[in-house]
Parts: sequence; structure tokens; C-alpha cells
Amino acid sequence: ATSPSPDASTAPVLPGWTHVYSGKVRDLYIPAEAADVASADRLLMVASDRISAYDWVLDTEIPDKGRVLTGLSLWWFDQLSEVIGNHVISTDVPEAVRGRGLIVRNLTMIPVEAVARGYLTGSGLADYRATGSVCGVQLPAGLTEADRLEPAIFTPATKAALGDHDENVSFDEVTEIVGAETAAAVRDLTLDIYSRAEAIARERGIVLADTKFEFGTLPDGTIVLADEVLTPDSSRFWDAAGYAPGQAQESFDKQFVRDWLTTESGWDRSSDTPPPALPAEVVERTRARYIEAFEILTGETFPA
Ligand SMILES: N#Cc1c(N)ncnc1-c1cnn(Cc2cccc(F)c2)c1
Repeated sequence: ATSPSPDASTAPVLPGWTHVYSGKVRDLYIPAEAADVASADRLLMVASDRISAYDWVLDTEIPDKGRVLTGLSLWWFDQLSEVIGNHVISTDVPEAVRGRGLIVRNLTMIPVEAVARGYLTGSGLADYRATGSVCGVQLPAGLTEADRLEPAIFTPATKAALGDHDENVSFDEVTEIVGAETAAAVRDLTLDIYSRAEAIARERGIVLADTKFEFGTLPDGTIVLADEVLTPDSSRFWDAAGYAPGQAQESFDKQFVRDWLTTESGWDRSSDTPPPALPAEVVERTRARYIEAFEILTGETFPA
């Protein structure tokens, strides 16, 4: 396991593409003929099979995780296509990353982590317990873990350096960063898209508790969706059947990993030692949960 760093990555070498950056679980490339990112007209965004837990990128990969999350993003982009455009150009990627790579337009990214929360948990709950509000949005008194927030709230953040947590900021701070018109557009789009997605997921049995979008602009200024969207890595997925406010909800996809790490592996989470490799059974059960999420939401059979 590693504390993520943008360069020490396991990104595959891909013909025709130059690796330029790695996040915790994703790798970004530019065309080999491009001199640098700024001059590239398109990027290759690859979702790895890496999994992150407790801010560590684990040594053990989850087979098919990258393909599931890429397939989910594509399905959501299609579901949302009448509401907003997106950055996808093509899925015709090198064989080594087939099904888990997307060729996307090189956008001018809007430097805001556009977070919508329909349920109070994580850093939103922590901020609420400390101040009674989240990102400057005052909430009613007496709320508890996982309580529904209706309507959903916009709780933007600024991207932290890799390895640090994003910093929750107010709408006014977003306005200072991107200007009033863009700030309002990002807020409205974030809440509209989240609300639509939450309803779609809920009727299929999955609670989409919160999500993080990244937006970019086309040369003509049009705002479109970038990054991955509405995946278990960019959102909290809970099983609707087990939803019960007043307690921490189980992660639909990561709970087997979290439970094994904290109860059976012998790992001391409070130490700075890396977590151990996952046993095959935990890997397989986690893989099955990713495929289950894909099939529940899309209604399609995940392709072998
Ligand atoms: N998506 C997208 C995108 C775009 N369409 N245009 C310009 N920049 C980006 C872009 C830049 N960083 N990231 C996040 C990121 C980090 C690490 C690996 C990744 F795959 C992705 C996204």
C-alpha cells in the first residue's frame, strides 16, 4: 500500500500515449505527439483496478473495478445527456485499457470540487456538528448521521494536494475563485444533476448519499461534465434496503475491505504502517459488489 503520489504510479505504458499524472486510482495520459498537457486537444483518462481505503491505496487490486466504474460513468453520461454535455470523445482506447479508458476533450477545468449532499455524513456531518452548518449553509438543529437533506445542498470544496482531504468552502469563496456567473451555474447544475441521479438510483435500490462532480468548459464557454460521474469512487453508494438514519451506513462497495482491514487483518489503522494485502475472498466479494452496483443501476449484464 502506498500513500498516493502523482508520479510513483503503476500506470501502464500505452502505445501512442504519454503518462502525465496519476491520482489515487486513475491515470491520465496525453497523445504522444503532444508536447505537454496544455497543447493536447484530448486526454486518455484510465480507471485502474486500484482501490483506496482509509486514505491508503491498497497493494491489492480489484479485478474489473476500472471497467465497472468506466461503464457506470458512460451510462450516467447517457442518462444525463439531455441536461448537460460531457467530455467524452471516444471509448476506442489501447487494448491494455479496453473498457476502462476514455478519450476525452481537454477542457478548461473549473477549479471547484462540485459536491452535492442529499444525506448528512462524512465531512458534512463533522462540519454540521461543529458549526450547525456546512459550507456556510445553515441546517436545522437536531440532525443526525445519515439524515436526509431535502432539498440536497451544494457543499463545494477546493482540491487538496494528493494525500490531503479537500477543503470545504462556502459559495462566496467559490464566487471569488470562478466568478458569480460560473459559481451559480456550477451550483445549479450540481444540484439538478444530483437530484435526478439520486431519484434514478433510489428507484433501483441504491441510495446515492452524495457525489462530487468536476466541470470544464468548451472553447465556446459551454460548461460540460468532466472526470468520472456518479461512481462509487466519486459518490457514497448505500444499499437502500439497509438505510437507517442515526448510524453510520455501510458502504455498498467498500465495506468488505473496510471491515476486514479493521477487524481481521491485524492492521493498526492509527499507526502509519501501510495496510496488508487483501485475502482473495475479500477481493472477490468486493469485485462482485462493483458488478452488482453496475447491473442494478444500468439493468445491463456486466460484460465478461
Ligand atoms: N477528466 C478530465 C479532464 C478533462 N476532460 N480536461 C482537462 N483536464 C481534465 C482532468 C485533469 N485532472 N483530472 C482529474 C484526474 C486526475 C488523475 C487522473 C485522472 F484520470 C483524472 C481531470
